[in-house]
Amino acid sequence: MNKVSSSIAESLKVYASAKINLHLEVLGLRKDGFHELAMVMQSIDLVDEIEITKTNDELISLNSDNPELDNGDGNLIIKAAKLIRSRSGLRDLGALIYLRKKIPIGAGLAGGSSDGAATLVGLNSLWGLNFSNNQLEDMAAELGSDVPFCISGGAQLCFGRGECLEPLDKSDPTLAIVLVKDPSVSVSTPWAYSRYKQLNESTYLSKEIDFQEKRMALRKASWLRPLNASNPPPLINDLQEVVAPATPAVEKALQFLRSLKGVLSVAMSGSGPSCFAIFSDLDQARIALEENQEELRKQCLEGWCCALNSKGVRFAK
Ligand SMILES: C[C@](O)(CO)[C@H](O)COP(=O)(O)OP(=O)(O)OC[C@H]1O[C@@H](n2ccc(N)nc2=O)[C@H](O)[C@@H]1O
Ligand SMILES: Nc1ncnc2c1ncn2[C@@H]1O[C@H](COP(=O)(O)OP(=O)(O)OP(=O)(O)O)[C@@H](O)[C@H]1O
Repeated sequence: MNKVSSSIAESLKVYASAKINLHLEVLGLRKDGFHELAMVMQSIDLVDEIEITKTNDELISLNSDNPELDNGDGNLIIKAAKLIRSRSGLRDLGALIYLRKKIPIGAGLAGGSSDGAATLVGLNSLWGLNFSNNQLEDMAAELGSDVPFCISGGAQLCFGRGECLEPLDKSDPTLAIVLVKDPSVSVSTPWAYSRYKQLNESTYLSKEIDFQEKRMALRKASWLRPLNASNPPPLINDLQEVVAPATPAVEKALQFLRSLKGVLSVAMSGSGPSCFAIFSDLDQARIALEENQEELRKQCLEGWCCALNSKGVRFAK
């Protein structure tokens, strides 16, 4: 009998939610070279599935249903698994991981970040490590700026480089979105920030007191509490002003979404190229997308209708 199969003990399944940015304001540059941000992120019901089986043979391996993905050390799932194991000090721990990829890659939806977050949460439970949520969020911040949010998800204010979190109302919002993306296009996040810097550095804020003022203004925004259709999010994304003009697929997606019946507001998510439109509920979003399937195909766009999720990582029942 081989070593791996003899050591299998238990498994579990976790869901990793994609996110959209309901607000993304670039405030300035930080000493670590990252940008200081004021954001509102929101989890959506577009999820990757991650199945993890515990072993005790030191091997951490990943397979997935997406042949485009690197299953090795470049994958955030492997990075997350190795990070939490090294923090545990238990070198014998192993895991066989299988990813069913539903979140488009390089889309501004934090798919990789959310997979990393789900791996931390899943292995913390499966390996019985008992790290607290705060400890998991600290590890998550080492993996990437979006990863801490993805752990608890829902709707949160995100400051700093994205890792300073202030959760908003946990109740399920009735708002829903139509999300569209040209499947042949992705945008590099480092490129988006460096282009933004090139064009806007002269207007960057630099004093902590000015950052504080911007954070306070966002905390007080009337559209935040609660998220609702009568006062929908205005959807500001500073990166959109540099990504859209350089990316015809973004302009095309925004134009498609603006033409939908019943749409409340429209924006790009993160560094793009995914764009989304807000609707008052899932039925309205479904009808708008269904009525425009032909146009969607003509424009070579992929589309999804998604509810807003009040959680990030979830265990399968
Ligand atoms: C665009 C967003 O998705 C919005 O939520 C995030 O800001 C990006 O988060 P992420 O993909 O987790 O980004 P990271 O992997 O931490 O950083 C990728 C690169 O983006 C730039 N970056 C990222 C976050 C930030 N606050 N400032 C930056 O300038 C840096 O060049 C960095 O090297
Ligand atoms: N598990 C993963 N799933 C998807 N991409 C991954 C994963 N692990 C590493 N990556 C790499 O991360 C890069 C960005 O992928 P991802 O899908 O997370 O982009 P994104 O949605 O634009 O992220 P963000 O919104 O956080 O900037 C890709 O180049 C991809 O190869």
